[in-house]
Amino acid sequence: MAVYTHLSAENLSGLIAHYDVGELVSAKGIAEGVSNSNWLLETTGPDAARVDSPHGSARYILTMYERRIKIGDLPFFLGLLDHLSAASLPVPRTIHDRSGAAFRMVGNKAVALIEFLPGVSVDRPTPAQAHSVGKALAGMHLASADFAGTRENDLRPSDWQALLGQYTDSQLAQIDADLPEFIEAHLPRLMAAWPDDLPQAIIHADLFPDNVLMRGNAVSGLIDFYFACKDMAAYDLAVTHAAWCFDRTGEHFDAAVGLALLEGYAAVRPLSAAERDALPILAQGAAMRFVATRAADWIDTPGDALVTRKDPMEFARRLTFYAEHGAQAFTI
Ligand SMILES: Nc1ncnc2c1ncn2[C@@H]1O[C@H](COP(=O)(O)OP(=O)(O)OP(=O)(O)O)[C@@H](O)[C@H]1O
Ligand SMILES: N[C@@H](CCO)C(=O)O
Repeated sequence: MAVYTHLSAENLSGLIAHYDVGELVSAKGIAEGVSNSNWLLETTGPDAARVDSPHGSARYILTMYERRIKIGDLPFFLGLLDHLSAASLPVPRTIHDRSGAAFRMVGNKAVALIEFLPGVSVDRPTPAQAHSVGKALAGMHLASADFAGTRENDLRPSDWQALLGQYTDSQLAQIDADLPEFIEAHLPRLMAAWPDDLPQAIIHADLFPDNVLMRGNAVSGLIDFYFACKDMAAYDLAVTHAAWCFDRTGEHFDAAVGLALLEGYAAVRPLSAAERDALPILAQGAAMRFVATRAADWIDTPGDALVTRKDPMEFARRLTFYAEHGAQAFTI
């Protein structure tokens, strides 16, 4: 589920009237995603958009920012979409209202209208798809070099520690009996080994398959930039590797998908020796980041809530894999 706020047809038409996108034809709530409310809107469209549309209408995504996102960060997130789409990356551009604003307030919540991109998210990526994703990620890192905005990563190792530190061992053990010991065994070690001198870029930081739209083997959309921040480019590659190269449970690593992702990335942005050497640690850290946020969401979300909780242990297994086999997994 991901429509937390009801907007009537009148509310939506009134909102759309502030943009040069024609009149509202239809609006559908989008079920995917958990952070924000999203609608797929069809409008009669400005003339330019109508030409491209098979239906004679134009399509947009309307997002209402619900809980996690700070309004102060929106100029960064939305400015980044415009910067990357202007650099010809497959990133939705934002539609500005007639006053030139990239977002508007509806009551006390911010909303933004962004371009709809075609494509579907894949569940089981092939090597060819992973290769395209690697290239797109590297292209994003290069294109962000001249983006004026910046945002600190608020999910660095000390933040994982602070997040997990809010919970008692017995709360964590209710997720999985081994989780407290697992965190104790790995988190201090990762914090001590965490590099701080690798090349930085604006990173996506959450490029899971559900945040990539594909048409066949080609990437048609990179979406959901709401964790984007300035941090190590190789860390973003490690996050993407952890997200793309395993089955959902984290039990099975797909070496061919992993290799294709790395080769695709390096074809566009070659990795330095220091970055390559750091990848096993960065990937363990990436896995720990998702253990931490998933564990916090798990404890804070009632078991009978409509949102399906994501299992932290799927990423604990990935971390174990990287600790044991990271060197081989990142050899290309
Ligand atoms: N620009 C776009 N073009 C086409 N579809 C989109 C676009 N943006 C979002 N979507 C659709 O809306 C869904 C939810 O979007 P998104 O992942 O940004 O939501 P969210 O609530 O922020 O997600 P999450 O919970 O993963 O943070 C996506 O899975 C996709 O189906
Ligand atoms: N992609 C994340 C959710 C957003 O941080 C996960 O699967 O845990």
